[in-house]
Amino acid sequence: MNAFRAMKAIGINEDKGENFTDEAEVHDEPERPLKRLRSRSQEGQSSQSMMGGTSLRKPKLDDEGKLGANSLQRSPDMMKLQPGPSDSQSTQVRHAYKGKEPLLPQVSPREKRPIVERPSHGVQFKDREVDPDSVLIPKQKVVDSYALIKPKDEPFTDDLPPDDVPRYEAPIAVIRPDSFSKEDISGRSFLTGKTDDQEPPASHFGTEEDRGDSVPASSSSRRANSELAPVLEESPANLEIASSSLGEVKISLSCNSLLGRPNFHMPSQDELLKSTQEKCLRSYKIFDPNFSVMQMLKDMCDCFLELATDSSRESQERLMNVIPSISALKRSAAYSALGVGGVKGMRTHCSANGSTESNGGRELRDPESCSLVVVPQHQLTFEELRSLHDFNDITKGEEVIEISWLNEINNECPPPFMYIPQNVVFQNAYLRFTLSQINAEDCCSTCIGDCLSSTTICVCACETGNEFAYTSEGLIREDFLEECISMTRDPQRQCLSYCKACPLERSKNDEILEPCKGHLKRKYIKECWSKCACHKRCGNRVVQRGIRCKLQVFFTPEGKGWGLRTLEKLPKGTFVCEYIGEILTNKELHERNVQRTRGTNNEWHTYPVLLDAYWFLKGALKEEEALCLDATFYGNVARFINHRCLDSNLIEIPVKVETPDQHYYHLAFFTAREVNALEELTWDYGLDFDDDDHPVEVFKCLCSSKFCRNMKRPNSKFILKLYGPYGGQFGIFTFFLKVIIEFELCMFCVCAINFFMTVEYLSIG
Ligand SMILES: C[S@@+](CC[C@H](N)C(=O)[O-])C[C@H]1O[C@@H](n2cnc3c(N)ncnc32)[C@H](O)[C@@H]1O
Repeated sequence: MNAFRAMKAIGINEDKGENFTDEAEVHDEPERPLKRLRSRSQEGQSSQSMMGGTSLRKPKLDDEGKLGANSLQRSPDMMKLQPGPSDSQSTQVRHAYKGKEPLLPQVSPREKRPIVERPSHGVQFKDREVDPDSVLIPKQKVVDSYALIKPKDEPFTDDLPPDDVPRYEAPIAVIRPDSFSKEDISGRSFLTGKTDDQEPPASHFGTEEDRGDSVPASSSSRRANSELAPVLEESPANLEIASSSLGEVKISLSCNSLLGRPNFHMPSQDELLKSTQEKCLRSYKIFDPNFSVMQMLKDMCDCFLELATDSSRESQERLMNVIPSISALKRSAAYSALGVGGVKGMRTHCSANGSTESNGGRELRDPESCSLVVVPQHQLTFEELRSLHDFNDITKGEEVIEISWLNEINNECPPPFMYIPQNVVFQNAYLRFTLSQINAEDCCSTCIGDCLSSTTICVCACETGNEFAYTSEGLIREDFLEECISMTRDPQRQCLSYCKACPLERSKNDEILEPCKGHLKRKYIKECWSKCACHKRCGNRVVQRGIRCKLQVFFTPEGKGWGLRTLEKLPKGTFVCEYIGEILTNKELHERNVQRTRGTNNEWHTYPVLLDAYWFLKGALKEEEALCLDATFYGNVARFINHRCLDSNLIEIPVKVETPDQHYYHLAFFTAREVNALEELTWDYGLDFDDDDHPVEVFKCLCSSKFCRNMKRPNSKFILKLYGPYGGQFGIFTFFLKVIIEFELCMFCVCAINFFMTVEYLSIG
């Protein structure tokens, strides 16, 4: 039975699945997971477990709807194991009653009995002979074993059991692994099987068809009904769930592989909890909707086994990492760039027999093994875990608002990257935000409150023509916005600047330094900042306050991969988000590009942006001053904004905030027109789709704009060659040239056809 069905069966609301997202927050900050783990553990200690709690009237779920915390904290009790052959027979078995007639007719309450007859090192759970019609049933206040009860045909009475014997509410069902029903079919139902003392046939999880989600058929299932958790040496764990009509649930785990381990020792409950929780954090993307509680419980058995046998070092080798998004990770260039595998770096392990088999990254499922899974070559680090995404908030709490992600098209997850809300220097970029660097005369040190409502012109407005770029509603002023749009899109208004020794050309390290191909000049906004005396909520502080719109990362249906959309209507001139990434020097970017093209995995999804608008201002920019932003590994939601040729609904505008130096600025996206709720947000990357020299492989544009520059025409190459430098650098200009020339070619053809038709007509006439 898979976890989902099992959860349904034990009365867990499916919706609870979303609560797993809370787990993702654990990864937010280094301290949080620890706090969370501790508090969980404490929680667990004070709460009742399903296994041993005093009441089983409701399924014992924690606040988050998870079985994990509570069930985990009781599991050591549940498996009160004592090492040594003699101790193996000491496990208690108690039985629940309902009224005079015991539900477990052949077993007296609180009677201690051996679990299994075999005098081995492990611990085995076994019961006495029972009625063949019995079913497994959990008991209250019973910590050590299963019980067997008669099925429902005998009416329950209202008689109370002895005080110290827990009452059990009308238990009716035992949830078994799916495969168990197969056994039923084959006539070996545990409900009807005979009790015997023979060793059960070897069987283990690996024989299950769906090991990932389903609970493996335990050998106990296949054996006589009196064996509640028979032990098999190759089976590391058995899991069974029993429930009653009232939703009472008991989950029982048995770690069978303890058998034959001479170095077995009893781990403490804390050890077990910590180890299990750590394993979960390492192995699961817990916020994933497919998160399997069953798998988590089975992992707990593994942890127990490892702790009990001091095999933690060995277990590092054998550790299973089942990551729901592993396929997405494998496909990701960012993942391989992080050095955690990629297609090449995956290997498989057989945790049943310790043998390791490399398959180059394919997932294997060996029917003979209890756990064969794909694992990265090393454990996911905390940083890597951070790259997995919470679907309620891809920002992991880094932004003021939450930004969800949604895929209604397929089961892909967003590619892994580290969400950062502010640009971060990668290595060599020169960037110092110091107060002393900022001239006092460039700041409104005498302003009070909101600069926008001041009667005098604030010094911070000087750079934008003595008028603030923002309106009191927080939008960009219409005329300012229109000018920015036309300077970016209109070939007539586009203005190029040329630097003396272009950093782009220099970074190529070619023998001959090519001349600068020109950079688009842009208008910029200057916001008030720390040296300004105005209020933090001053109207001239918009971009620095971060994302305020309701946005969503979604999987586009047109084949563009992930995209960003707004969940609310946005007026024209609204600040949407900043393009955030690593701040690289051009040289660093060039080196990355070389790696990208050389890399085996050439899926590079983001396009770095140059902060080149003011390069022309400095005579010769130092290498560490020619900067760009790369959001491939570190970035914000802007990395999901797809391209649209020319008429995109976003426009990027440079914004100066904390530095007076022109070589660094923020690149902020504002709406270029009113945008409706659920509309995809797009911007024009300025790509030239015909430029074969582009460092990052250009995609086939699916923007569906009527101005799309990626409509392949036979003569486009020719036109590009004709208009060389423009074609290479200025896509928009090239586009218009192409349109004009093609229009002329068309007109020429039409005229020619007309001419020949007329000649023919005249000759006929
Ligand atoms: C900055 S990323 C945008 C997010 C990306 N779609 C993703 O799934 O992560 C740029 C990549 O998105 C895809 N893309 C963006 N705009 C596109 C368009 N108009 N047509 C086709 N693919 C596009 C391309 O694969 C491109 O390499």
